[in-house]
Amino acid sequence: MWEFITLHWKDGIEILILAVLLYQGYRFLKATRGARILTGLLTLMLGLTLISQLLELDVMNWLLSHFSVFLAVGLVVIFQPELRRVLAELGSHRFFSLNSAEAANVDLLLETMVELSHKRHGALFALQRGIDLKQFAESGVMMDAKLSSELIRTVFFPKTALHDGGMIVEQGRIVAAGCVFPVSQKEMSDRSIGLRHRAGLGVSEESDAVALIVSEETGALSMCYRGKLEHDLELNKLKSRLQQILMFGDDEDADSEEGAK
Ligand SMILES: Nc1ncnc2c1ncn2[C@@H]1O[C@H](COP(=O)(O)OP(=O)(O)OP(=O)(O)O)[C@@H](O)[C@H]1O
Repeated sequence: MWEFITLHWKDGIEILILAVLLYQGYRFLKATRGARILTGLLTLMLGLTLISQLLELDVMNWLLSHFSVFLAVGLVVIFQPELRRVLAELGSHRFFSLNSAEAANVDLLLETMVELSHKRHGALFALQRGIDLKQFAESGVMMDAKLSSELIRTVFFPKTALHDGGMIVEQGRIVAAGCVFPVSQKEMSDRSIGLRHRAGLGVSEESDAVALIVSEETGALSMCYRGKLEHDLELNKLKSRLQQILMFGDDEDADSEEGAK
């Protein structure tokens, strides 16, 4: 037994590292739009490899072994938004607690969302983190204003010039409002989820931003992060999820749109 351990402890470490990497990769990718492409590609590659090995198809074998290089490059291209997000998160990892200014901004935002919800005024926010949302800010009106409840409520007041679209918030400043975010193409079982929620989901798929949504129709408060919609959250749950994400990046496996209340 001891001999076995001394001979194979390195293999054990290797297996452990690979298992952790594969599991983290799976967790990271399963919610992204590229996951299906990856599953399709891997199934195709495995199927072809199996057939060509069984039937000893030399040309096919050769092609497959060389194709893996192109596959690797292809994967980098397919997962470019996700990779960008991971790298940005690695660069901006913060620990332990929000500072008092950040905590005050979160409170202000959530209190304002509750007020909007009571009035059934729809709203969409993207909280910018590591990745610059400039491209989306430019689709709206640049504001560069201090975050305040009054200003938010004015912007999202129905029929005003800026109420359509999303607001980008960064470190206590309103960067821009009336912004067009990318609309997620993700399949959702809940047909009542419309464009505002899809736009929140979209911006969270393409960046590390946290999107917050107030539903005009129901007043429900929702959050999107890393391409997952947590729909109709209670205020306390929303607050703790938001703090968790802003502090640690992530976290627990969030429930998907199907479930979260
Ligand atoms: N690409 C987009 N980027 C930002 N905001 C958008 C985008 N598309 C739609 N919206 C906003 O969503 C509003 C329409 O929301 P819609 O009713 O379709 O969505 P919903 O998810 O059902 O939300 P609600 O529950 O508030 O009705 C638009 O008036 C606009 O303000």
